[in-house]
Amino acid sequence: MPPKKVEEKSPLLLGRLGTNLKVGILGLPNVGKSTFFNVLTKSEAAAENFPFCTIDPNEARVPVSDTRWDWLCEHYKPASKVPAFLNVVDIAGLVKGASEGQGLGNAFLSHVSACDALFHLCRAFDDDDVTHVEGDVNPIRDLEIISNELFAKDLQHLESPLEKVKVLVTRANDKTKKLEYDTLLRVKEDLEAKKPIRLDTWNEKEIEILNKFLFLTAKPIVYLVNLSEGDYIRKKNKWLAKIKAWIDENDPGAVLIPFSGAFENKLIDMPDDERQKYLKESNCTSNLDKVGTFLTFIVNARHTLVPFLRIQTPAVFRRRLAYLKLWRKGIILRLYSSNRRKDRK
Ligand SMILES: Nc1ncnc2c1ncn2[C@@H]1O[C@H](COP(=O)(O)OP(=O)(O)OP(=O)(O)O)[C@@H](O)[C@H]1O
Ligand SMILES: [Mg+2]
Repeated sequence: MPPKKVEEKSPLLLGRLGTNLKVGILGLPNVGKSTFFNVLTKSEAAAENFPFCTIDPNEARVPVSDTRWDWLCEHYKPASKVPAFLNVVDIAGLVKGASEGQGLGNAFLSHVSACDALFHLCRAFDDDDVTHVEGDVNPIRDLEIISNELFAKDLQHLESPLEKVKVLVTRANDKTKKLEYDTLLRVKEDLEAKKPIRLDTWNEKEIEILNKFLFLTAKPIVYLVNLSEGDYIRKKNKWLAKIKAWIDENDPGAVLIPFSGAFENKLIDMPDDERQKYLKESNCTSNLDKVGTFLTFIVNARHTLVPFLRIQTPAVFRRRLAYLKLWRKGIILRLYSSNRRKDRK
Protein backbone atom coordinates (compact mmCIF):
# COMPACT_ATOMS: atom_id res chain seq x y z
CA MET A 1 0.00 0.00 0.00
CA PRO A 2 1.32 3.44 -0.82
CA PRO A 3 2.01 5.55 2.26
CA LYS A 4 -0.91 7.67 3.38
CA LYS A 5 -0.71 11.21 2.12
CA VAL A 6 -0.17 13.64 4.94
CA GLU A 7 -2.09 16.86 4.39
CA GLU A 8 0.43 19.69 4.28
CA LYS A 9 -0.68 22.52 6.53
CA SER A 10 0.82 25.94 6.32
CA PRO A 11 1.67 27.44 9.70
CA LEU A 12 -0.77 29.94 11.06
CA LEU A 13 0.62 33.46 11.11
CA LEU A 14 -0.21 36.51 13.12
CA GLY A 15 -2.40 38.83 11.08
CA ARG A 16 -5.54 39.06 9.07
CA LEU A 17 -6.46 36.38 6.57
CA GLY A 18 -7.05 38.12 3.31
CA THR A 19 -6.09 38.73 -0.24
CA ASN A 20 -5.54 42.43 0.07
CA LEU A 21 -2.46 43.72 1.78
CA LYS A 22 -2.27 47.18 3.25
CA VAL A 23 1.00 48.77 4.36
CA GLY A 24 0.85 52.00 6.36
CA ILE A 25 3.58 54.66 6.59
CA LEU A 26 4.02 55.64 10.21
CA GLY A 27 6.11 58.36 11.88
CA LEU A 28 6.17 61.75 13.60
CA PRO A 29 4.77 64.75 11.68
CA ASN A 30 6.95 66.39 9.03
CA VAL A 31 9.55 63.59 8.75
CA GLY A 32 8.96 62.84 5.05
CA LYS A 33 6.15 60.26 5.02
CA SER A 34 4.18 61.88 2.21
CA THR A 35 7.40 62.50 0.28
CA PHE A 36 8.21 58.78 0.52
CA PHE A 37 4.62 57.88 -0.37
CA ASN A 38 4.78 60.08 -3.47
CA VAL A 39 8.06 58.72 -4.78
CA LEU A 40 7.10 55.12 -4.03
CA THR A 41 3.65 55.23 -5.57
CA LYS A 42 4.32 58.02 -8.08
CA SER A 43 1.51 60.03 -6.55
CA GLU A 44 1.16 63.70 -5.86
CA ALA A 45 -0.10 63.88 -2.30
CA ALA A 46 0.60 67.17 -0.51
CA ALA A 47 4.07 67.06 1.11
CA GLU A 48 4.74 70.50 2.54
CA ASN A 49 7.00 71.77 5.26
CA PHE A 50 4.59 71.94 8.17
CA PRO A 51 3.50 69.36 10.74
CA PHE A 52 0.14 67.67 10.11
CA CYS A 53 0.18 68.53 6.43
CA THR A 54 -1.51 65.15 5.95
CA ILE A 55 -4.81 64.77 7.78
CA ASP A 56 -6.88 62.27 5.84
CA PRO A 57 -4.76 59.30 4.86
CA ASN A 58 -3.62 59.14 1.22
CA GLU A 59 -3.86 55.73 -0.35
CA ALA A 60 -2.37 54.33 -3.55
CA ARG A 61 -1.76 50.91 -5.07
CA VAL A 62 1.64 49.69 -6.21
CA PRO A 63 2.06 46.54 -8.27
CA VAL A 64 4.04 43.79 -6.51
CA SER A 65 6.55 42.07 -8.75
CA ASP A 66 6.62 38.29 -8.52
CA THR A 67 8.52 35.82 -10.68
CA ARG A 68 5.64 33.31 -10.43
CA TRP A 69 3.35 35.92 -11.94
CA ASP A 70 5.83 36.66 -14.74
CA TRP A 71 6.10 32.93 -15.44
CA LEU A 72 2.33 32.52 -15.68
CA CYS A 73 1.93 35.50 -17.98
CA GLU A 74 4.69 34.33 -20.25
CA HIS A 75 3.32 30.78 -20.38
CA TYR A 76 -0.37 31.50 -20.83
CA LYS A 77 -0.30 34.83 -22.62
CA PRO A 78 -3.50 35.86 -20.83
CA ALA A 79 -5.99 38.22 -22.41
CA SER A 80 -6.03 40.39 -19.34
CA LYS A 81 -3.32 40.79 -16.73
CA VAL A 82 -4.06 42.12 -13.29
CA PRO A 83 -0.95 41.82 -11.13
CA ALA A 84 -1.11 41.67 -7.38
CA PHE A 85 -1.29 45.09 -5.80
CA LEU A 86 -0.23 46.39 -2.49
CA ASN A 87 -2.16 49.22 -0.90
CA VAL A 88 0.14 51.83 0.57
CA VAL A 89 -1.37 54.29 3.03
CA ASP A 90 0.27 57.56 3.98
CA ILE A 91 -0.94 58.15 7.51
CA ALA A 92 -1.00 61.49 9.35
CA GLY A 93 1.87 62.12 11.77
CA LEU A 94 1.61 60.67 15.26
CA VAL A 95 2.87 62.61 18.28
CA LYS A 96 3.68 61.72 21.86
CA GLY A 97 0.39 61.03 23.65
CA ALA A 98 -1.54 60.21 20.45
CA SER A 99 -3.03 57.18 22.21
CA GLU A 100 -4.45 59.66 24.76
CA GLY A 101 -5.82 61.90 22.02
CA GLN A 102 -2.84 64.28 21.60
CA GLY A 103 -2.12 65.79 18.18
CA LEU A 104 -4.56 64.32 15.73
CA GLY A 105 -5.03 61.56 18.26
CA ASN A 106 -6.83 58.32 18.21
CA ALA A 107 -8.39 58.51 14.75
CA PHE A 108 -4.91 58.10 13.31
CA LEU A 109 -4.10 55.12 15.40
CA SER A 110 -7.22 53.56 13.96
CA HIS A 111 -5.73 54.09 10.49
CA VAL A 112 -2.67 52.19 11.69
CA SER A 113 -4.94 49.48 12.96
CA ALA A 114 -6.42 48.99 9.48
CA CYS A 115 -2.98 48.09 8.07
CA ASP A 116 -1.41 44.62 7.83
CA ALA A 117 2.20 45.81 7.94
CA LEU A 118 3.97 49.09 8.64
CA PHE A 119 6.77 51.26 7.35
CA HIS A 120 8.13 53.10 10.36
CA LEU A 121 9.79 56.17 8.90
CA CYS A 122 12.16 58.38 10.88
CA ARG A 123 14.05 61.53 10.04
CA ALA A 124 17.84 61.65 10.12
CA PHE A 125 18.32 64.71 7.89
CA ASP A 126 19.35 68.07 9.28
CA ASP A 127 17.57 71.03 7.74
CA ASP A 128 16.81 74.09 9.83
CA ASP A 129 14.09 75.04 7.40
CA VAL A 130 12.13 71.83 7.99
CA THR A 131 10.34 72.04 11.33
CA HIS A 132 10.74 69.15 13.78
CA VAL A 133 7.84 68.79 16.24
CA GLU A 134 10.26 67.77 19.00
CA GLY A 135 12.58 70.72 18.35
CA ASP A 136 15.64 68.85 17.07
CA VAL A 137 16.63 65.83 14.99
CA ASN A 138 16.92 62.66 17.08
CA PRO A 139 15.60 59.54 15.35
CA ILE A 140 16.17 57.31 18.38
CA ARG A 141 13.89 59.44 20.53
CA ASP A 142 11.39 59.53 17.64
CA LEU A 143 11.43 55.74 17.21
CA GLU A 144 10.77 55.42 20.96
CA ILE A 145 7.87 57.88 20.83
CA ILE A 146 6.05 56.04 18.05
CA SER A 147 6.83 52.63 19.47
CA ASN A 148 5.52 53.70 22.92
CA GLU A 149 2.29 54.93 21.36
CA LEU A 150 1.78 51.52 19.74
CA PHE A 151 2.33 49.76 23.09
CA ALA A 152 -0.01 52.19 24.86
CA LYS A 153 -2.71 51.72 22.26
CA ASP A 154 -2.44 47.92 22.44
CA LEU A 155 -2.74 48.05 26.24
CA GLN A 156 -5.90 50.15 25.91
CA HIS A 157 -7.29 47.80 23.29
CA LEU A 158 -6.59 44.83 25.56
CA GLU A 159 -8.24 46.20 28.69
CA SER A 160 -11.90 45.48 28.05
CA PRO A 161 -11.62 42.00 26.44
CA LEU A 162 -9.21 40.94 29.18
CA GLU A 163 -11.62 42.10 31.88
CA LYS A 164 -14.53 40.28 30.24
CA VAL A 165 -12.70 37.00 29.85
CA LYS A 166 -11.30 37.28 33.38
CA VAL A 167 -14.84 37.46 34.79
CA LEU A 168 -15.87 34.41 32.75
CA VAL A 169 -12.90 32.34 33.87
CA THR A 170 -12.50 33.39 37.49
CA ARG A 171 -16.12 33.99 38.51
CA ALA A 172 -18.23 31.88 36.14
CA ASN A 173 -15.56 29.16 35.98
CA ASP A 174 -15.88 28.93 32.18
CA LYS A 175 -13.11 26.48 31.25
CA THR A 176 -13.55 27.09 27.51
CA LYS A 177 -12.18 30.60 27.95
CA LYS A 178 -9.13 29.62 29.97
CA LEU A 179 -6.74 29.63 26.99
CA GLU A 180 -8.01 33.01 25.84
CA TYR A 181 -7.52 34.39 29.34
CA ASP A 182 -3.98 33.01 29.60
CA THR A 183 -3.09 34.30 26.12
CA LEU A 184 -4.35 37.79 26.88
CA LEU A 185 -2.51 37.80 30.21
CA ARG A 186 0.69 36.99 28.34
CA VAL A 187 -0.07 39.78 25.88
CA LYS A 188 -0.37 42.15 28.84
CA GLU A 189 2.93 40.98 30.28
CA ASP A 190 4.66 41.45 26.92
CA LEU A 191 3.24 44.91 26.38
CA GLU A 192 4.15 46.06 29.87
CA ALA A 193 7.69 44.81 29.30
CA LYS A 194 7.73 46.72 25.95
CA LYS A 195 8.01 43.50 23.97
CA PRO A 196 6.02 43.64 20.71
CA ILE A 197 3.51 40.81 20.40
CA ARG A 198 5.09 39.72 17.10
CA LEU A 199 8.33 38.88 18.92
CA ASP A 200 6.79 36.37 21.32
CA THR A 201 6.34 32.71 20.35
CA TRP A 202 2.74 31.61 20.02
CA ASN A 203 1.19 28.28 19.16
CA GLU A 204 -1.59 27.91 16.60
CA LYS A 205 -4.45 28.11 19.09
CA GLU A 206 -3.00 31.25 20.64
CA ILE A 207 -2.50 32.81 17.22
CA GLU A 208 -6.13 32.10 16.39
CA ILE A 209 -7.09 34.02 19.53
CA LEU A 210 -4.68 36.88 18.81
CA ASN A 211 -5.97 37.25 15.28
CA LYS A 212 -9.37 38.22 16.68
CA PHE A 213 -7.77 41.34 18.17
CA LEU A 214 -5.25 42.49 15.52
CA PHE A 215 -2.92 44.24 17.95
CA LEU A 216 -0.73 47.00 16.53
CA THR A 217 2.51 45.47 17.84
CA ALA A 218 1.67 42.20 16.09
CA LYS A 219 2.16 43.87 12.70
CA PRO A 220 5.53 43.45 10.97
CA ILE A 221 7.57 46.62 10.55
CA VAL A 222 10.13 47.74 7.96
CA TYR A 223 12.19 50.71 9.20
CA LEU A 224 12.95 53.56 6.78
CA VAL A 225 15.48 56.28 7.53
CA ASN A 226 15.12 59.53 5.63
CA LEU A 227 18.59 61.03 4.97
CA SER A 228 19.69 64.27 3.39
CA GLU A 229 20.69 63.96 -0.24
CA GLY A 230 24.36 64.51 0.62
CA ASP A 231 24.46 61.83 3.33
CA TYR A 232 22.63 59.37 1.11
CA ILE A 233 25.11 59.84 -1.71
CA ARG A 234 28.07 59.66 0.72
CA LYS A 235 26.45 56.62 2.37
CA LYS A 236 27.23 58.14 5.75
CA ASN A 237 25.10 59.48 8.56
CA LYS A 238 25.85 59.73 12.26
CA TRP A 239 22.52 58.18 13.25
CA LEU A 240 22.54 55.05 11.11
CA ALA A 241 24.60 52.83 13.45
CA LYS A 242 22.55 53.99 16.46
CA ILE A 243 19.28 53.28 14.64
CA LYS A 244 20.52 49.82 13.67
CA ALA A 245 21.45 49.16 17.31
CA TRP A 246 18.00 50.35 18.44
CA ILE A 247 16.31 48.00 15.96
CA ASP A 248 18.53 45.07 16.99
CA GLU A 249 17.56 45.63 20.58
CA ASN A 250 13.88 46.44 20.17
CA ASP A 251 12.85 44.60 17.01
CA PRO A 252 15.56 42.05 16.20
CA GLY A 253 15.47 40.79 12.64
CA ALA A 254 13.55 43.76 11.29
CA VAL A 255 14.78 45.38 8.09
CA LEU A 256 16.32 48.87 7.95
CA ILE A 257 16.31 50.76 4.64
CA PRO A 258 17.99 54.17 4.34
CA PHE A 259 16.67 56.43 1.60
CA SER A 260 16.53 60.12 0.85
CA GLY A 261 13.28 61.91 0.12
CA ALA A 262 15.23 64.83 -1.36
CA PHE A 263 17.30 62.57 -3.64
CA GLU A 264 14.27 60.56 -4.82
CA ASN A 265 12.29 63.76 -5.40
CA LYS A 266 15.06 65.10 -7.58
CA LEU A 267 15.26 61.87 -9.61
CA ILE A 268 11.56 61.68 -10.23
CA ASP A 269 11.50 65.14 -11.82
CA MET A 270 14.39 64.43 -14.22
CA PRO A 271 14.02 63.19 -17.80
CA ASP A 272 15.43 59.67 -18.28
CA ASP A 273 18.80 60.58 -19.78
CA GLU A 274 19.47 63.28 -17.20
CA ARG A 275 18.59 60.84 -14.40
CA GLN A 276 21.03 58.21 -15.71
CA LYS A 277 23.76 60.83 -15.94
CA TYR A 278 23.09 62.07 -12.41
CA LEU A 279 23.11 58.53 -10.96
CA LYS A 280 26.38 57.81 -12.70
CA GLU A 281 28.00 61.03 -11.54
CA SER A 282 26.89 60.55 -7.95
CA ASN A 283 27.77 56.84 -8.07
CA CYS A 284 24.49 56.06 -6.37
CA THR A 285 21.24 54.20 -7.01
CA SER A 286 17.73 54.68 -5.71
CA ASN A 287 16.82 52.52 -2.72
CA LEU A 288 13.16 52.30 -3.67
CA ASP A 289 13.80 48.97 -5.43
CA LYS A 290 14.90 47.60 -2.08
CA VAL A 291 11.62 48.73 -0.58
CA GLY A 292 9.86 46.87 -3.40
CA THR A 293 11.85 43.73 -2.63
CA PHE A 294 10.89 43.87 1.00
CA LEU A 295 7.27 44.47 0.14
CA THR A 296 7.38 41.24 -1.82
CA PHE A 297 9.12 39.61 1.11
CA ILE A 298 6.35 40.67 3.48
CA VAL A 299 3.74 39.40 1.06
CA ASN A 300 5.42 36.03 0.67
CA ALA A 301 6.45 35.54 4.26
CA ARG A 302 2.96 36.25 5.49
CA HIS A 303 1.29 34.01 3.01
CA THR A 304 -2.08 34.33 4.61
CA LEU A 305 -1.95 37.81 3.13
CA VAL A 306 -1.47 36.89 -0.51
CA PRO A 307 -2.76 39.70 -2.67
CA PHE A 308 -5.49 38.96 -5.12
CA LEU A 309 -4.23 37.98 -8.51
CA ARG A 310 -6.38 37.28 -11.51
CA ILE A 311 -5.61 36.13 -15.02
CA GLN A 312 -8.13 35.08 -17.60
CA THR A 313 -6.73 31.76 -18.70
CA PRO A 314 -7.69 28.13 -17.99
CA ALA A 315 -10.53 27.04 -15.78
CA VAL A 316 -8.47 26.91 -12.64
CA PHE A 317 -8.23 30.66 -12.66
CA ARG A 318 -11.95 30.98 -12.54
CA ARG A 319 -11.95 28.87 -9.40
CA ARG A 320 -10.37 31.61 -7.38
CA LEU A 321 -10.24 29.80 -4.08
CA ALA A 322 -8.45 26.76 -5.47
CA TYR A 323 -6.07 29.07 -7.25
CA LEU A 324 -5.32 31.10 -4.15
CA LYS A 325 -4.72 27.96 -2.15
CA LEU A 326 -2.13 26.79 -4.65
CA TRP A 327 -0.60 30.22 -4.81
CA ARG A 328 -0.23 30.35 -1.05
CA LYS A 329 1.46 26.98 -1.03
CA GLY A 330 3.83 28.30 -3.67
CA ILE A 331 3.40 25.14 -5.77
CA ILE A 332 1.50 26.61 -8.63
CA LEU A 333 4.42 26.38 -11.03
CA ARG A 334 5.11 22.72 -10.34
CA LEU A 335 1.49 21.81 -10.69
CA TYR A 336 1.17 23.62 -13.95
CA SER A 337 4.22 22.32 -15.62
CA SER A 338 3.81 18.71 -14.53
CA ASN A 339 0.13 18.04 -15.03
CA ARG A 340 -2.05 20.49 -16.80
CA ARG A 341 -5.15 18.34 -17.04
CA LYS A 342 -5.24 17.87 -13.32
CA ASP A 343 -5.29 21.63 -12.91
CA ARG A 344 -8.39 21.92 -15.00
CA LYS A 345 -10.51 19.60 -12.88
N1 LIG B 1 15.46 63.89 2.82
C1 LIG B 1 14.96 65.13 2.92
N2 LIG B 1 15.77 66.20 2.98
C2 LIG B 1 15.27 67.46 3.09
N3 LIG B 1 13.95 67.75 3.14
C3 LIG B 1 13.08 66.71 3.09
C4 LIG B 1 13.53 65.35 2.98
N4 LIG B 1 12.45 64.54 2.96
C5 LIG B 1 11.37 65.35 3.06
N5 LIG B 1 11.74 66.65 3.13
C6 LIG B 1 10.87 67.84 3.29
O1 LIG B 1 10.26 67.76 4.57
C7 LIG B 1 8.98 68.38 4.55
C8 LIG B 1 7.95 67.45 5.16
O2 LIG B 1 7.78 66.34 4.31
P1 LIG B 1 6.41 65.51 4.25
O3 LIG B 1 5.23 66.42 3.99
O4 LIG B 1 6.65 64.40 3.31
O5 LIG B 1 6.33 65.00 5.75
P2 LIG B 1 5.16 64.14 6.46
O6 LIG B 1 5.87 63.20 7.36
O7 LIG B 1 4.23 63.59 5.46
O8 LIG B 1 4.45 65.27 7.33
P3 LIG B 1 2.94 65.27 7.96
O9 LIG B 1 2.96 64.30 9.05
O10 LIG B 1 2.81 66.66 8.43
O11 LIG B 1 1.98 64.94 6.88
C9 LIG B 1 8.69 68.72 3.07
O12 LIG B 1 8.99 70.09 2.89
C10 LIG B 1 9.69 67.84 2.32
O13 LIG B 1 10.06 68.41 1.08
MG1 LIG C 1 2.22 63.88 5.20
